[in-house]
Amino acid sequence: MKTAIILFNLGGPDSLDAVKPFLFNLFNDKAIIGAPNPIRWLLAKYISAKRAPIARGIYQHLGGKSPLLEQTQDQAAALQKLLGNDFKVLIAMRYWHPFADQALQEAKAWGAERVILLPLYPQFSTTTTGSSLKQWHQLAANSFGETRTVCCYPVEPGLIRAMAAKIRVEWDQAVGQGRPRLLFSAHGLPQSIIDKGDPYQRQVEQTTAAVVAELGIADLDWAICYQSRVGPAKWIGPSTEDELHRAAADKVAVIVAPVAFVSEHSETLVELDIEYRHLAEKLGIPAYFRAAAVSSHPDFIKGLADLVGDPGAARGKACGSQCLCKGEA
Ligand SMILES: C=CC1=C(C)c2cc3[nH]c(cc4nc(cc5[nH]c(cc1n2)c(C)c5CCC(=O)O)C(CCC(=O)O)=C4C)c(C)c3C=C
Ligand SMILES: [Fe+2]
Ligand SMILES: [Fe+2]
Repeated sequence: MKTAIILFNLGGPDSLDAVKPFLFNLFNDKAIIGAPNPIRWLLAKYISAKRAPIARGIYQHLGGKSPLLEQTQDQAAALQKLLGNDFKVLIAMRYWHPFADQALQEAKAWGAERVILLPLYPQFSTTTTGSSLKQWHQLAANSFGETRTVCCYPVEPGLIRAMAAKIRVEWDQAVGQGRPRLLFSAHGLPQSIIDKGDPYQRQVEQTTAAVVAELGIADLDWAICYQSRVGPAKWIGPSTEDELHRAAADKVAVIVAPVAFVSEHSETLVELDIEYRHLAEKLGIPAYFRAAAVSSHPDFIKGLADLVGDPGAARGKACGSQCLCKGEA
């Protein structure tokens, strides 16, 4: 059966001019700001204009654009190679090109009889996977004979092996620095979204526990923390900054490992590699290491291919009532 795989991701600006409209798309998403229109539209206009200069500064560090699309294209190509010609792997970004409607047209033009919706977010959140799935269902309606959904895969074995492998590279360097602390840093979320039942935080904890078990390091000192807070509302914690302050007080070296990102982009290359590294130096942390994202690690790509074969295989214990998989597969 001809099967299109739709890889969902956030998208990122492809030029400095694209930063403001990208931010507008993000803040105009009901999954991010729940207010009804026209209030949401007005808020999105206001916040995107206010945030744009800060965000432009971030993307300037990356040569004026996000590397997220190239990274996602590499992952798509690696998955395509593994799956073969009965499959067509397509990318649907939520807030910048290529958008979901493009992937939908390409899937139809190719003659897909079945689609498998595969987010590049291991943990389900209403703000990421939920938003992309909702948009897909609105656009695609009944366009295909069969649609299957991978809602989440927080404990997928290939993902876990790949994360552990990336961490081990840094661990081997860091052990020369006493007893380093491993900080699993995930993108944060407003506390109000978690309070409404979003399973993201629970699933981040599941991923972390699985990686710690895979590492098998005796007496490992580790913690989970949350980065990338935007706006004045209360976000889940502890923040990555808080954890850096604690590490400074304890005089331990740190390895910061992304646990919710599967590719490199502004949140890793700028926030983790520049901003938090700088803070760590300022605070006098003995040494700062950063584990790479899994990107196209063969174990991760093999894990994605396994999910295509069995979409429900690595679902978190608690994908829960807010998840849109509706108990499929
Ligand atoms: C209120 C705002 C935001 C929520 C909630 C949020 C959730 C969320 N985001 C990701 C992954 C990524 N976010 C990225 C960038 C980014 N995110 C927000 C805001 C929220 N995200 C903004 C404003 C931005 C733009 C950059 C900035 O201004 O700081 C990215 C990187 C994109 C890129 O560089 O190409 C990713 C990836 C997750 C996983 C998540 C909730 C679980
Ligand atoms: Fe974000
Ligand atoms: Fe689910």
